[in-house]
Amino acid sequence: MLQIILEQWISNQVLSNYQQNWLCQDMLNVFSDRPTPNRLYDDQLDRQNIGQFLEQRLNLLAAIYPEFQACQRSLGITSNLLEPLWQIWLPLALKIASTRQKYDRPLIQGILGGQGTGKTTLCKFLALILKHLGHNCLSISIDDLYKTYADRQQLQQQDPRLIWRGPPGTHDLELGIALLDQLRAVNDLNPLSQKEQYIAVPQFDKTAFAGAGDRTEPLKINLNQTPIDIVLFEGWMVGVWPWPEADLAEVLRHDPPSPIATTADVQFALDMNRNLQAYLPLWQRLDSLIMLHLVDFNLSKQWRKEAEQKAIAAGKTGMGDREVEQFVNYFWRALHPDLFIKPLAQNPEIVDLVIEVGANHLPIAVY
Ligand SMILES: Nc1ncnc2c1ncn2[C@@H]1O[C@H](COP(=O)(O)OP(=O)(O)O)[C@@H](O)[C@H]1O
Ligand SMILES: O=C(O)[C@H](O)COP(=O)(O)O
Repeated sequence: MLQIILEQWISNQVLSNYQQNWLCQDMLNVFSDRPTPNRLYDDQLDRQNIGQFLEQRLNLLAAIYPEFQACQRSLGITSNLLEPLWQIWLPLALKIASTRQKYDRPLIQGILGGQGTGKTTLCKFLALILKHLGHNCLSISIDDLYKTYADRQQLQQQDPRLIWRGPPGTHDLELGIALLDQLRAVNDLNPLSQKEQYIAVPQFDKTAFAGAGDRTEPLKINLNQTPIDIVLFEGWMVGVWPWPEADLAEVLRHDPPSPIATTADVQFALDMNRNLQAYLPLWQRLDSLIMLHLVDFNLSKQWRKEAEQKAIAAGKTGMGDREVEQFVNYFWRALHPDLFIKPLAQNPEIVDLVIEVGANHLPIAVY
């Protein structure tokens, strides 16, 4: 039903009163079969003025849909995304825009999700909708903060276990903190200043050095032309907290999740947990954290493989399936999703909103 009504609306057909009422009911009942209410509407849905609320959202949908479809096509996603756009991404963008109003400076919105869970895609969709709502978004990834290739070569001398980028310790935290501080201070820039004001956003090319990756020229943004007011900061470990060491040691001694198998693996996990402590100042600069929660985190490995296959098919360099397997296992040995990510779905002190993602890549619940 929802699909039919929305299709009708975006092809410029008038909706009947029955259809409009149905949409209102649907908004009030989205995911009502779930034990938890849909938190996306909490602060937006004005039950007294639901007709007006519906009209605004329908107009927004119509305004963004052509661009959304183009974006979807450019990402090579062929499935019909009208329903999740209506039910999840539109209200999520509106929620972020409303959170932005609480600050007199750019909002730093963290987005946490395992490798391949759809963080980059989500940021593209959100930035597009937020642009229509009058916001200039900057999407950055924790991957952009990796240490340079040369610095990681040096790091490997100190700790030969850090064979690839990824685990805590392989990021340039000072660079990240300085970047977020600069972004948070954008509103303090002197509006009367005659001088053009720029921000340099670090960029990381994962294809450099045969896939090891290296930092490239930063992206220079002219803040006078593009005053950034929302930062989407995504990453596989964004906002992830370290365990108390003794507790982690206990779990790893008795019940280590695969692929943590050997004593050396346990030691690696303990050391990476310790390295994670240094990331807390970065997380303290997040204003809010959304989590993409894959109920079956093994899917993330499969999707990461598919993403690499897509890159190869598009003529870019990418990893083969076996390489992805080893690469993802390395990440899991460092910060295992079962231990470090999954529990955050139940931790409202750290995560503000959880979006459960199902096997077809699409959101299945929000809480
Ligand atoms: N909503 C979606 N529908 C279909 N495919 C998706 C969706 N979101 C992501 N994907 C696909 O999943 C893979 C990983 O997505 P991506 O956004 O790159 O994840 P991440 O940034 O978390 O690594 C890509 O191949 C992407 O096209
Ligand atoms: O390539 C990497 O450095 C990691 O896999 C993180 O990538 P993703 O979270 O974007 O998949």
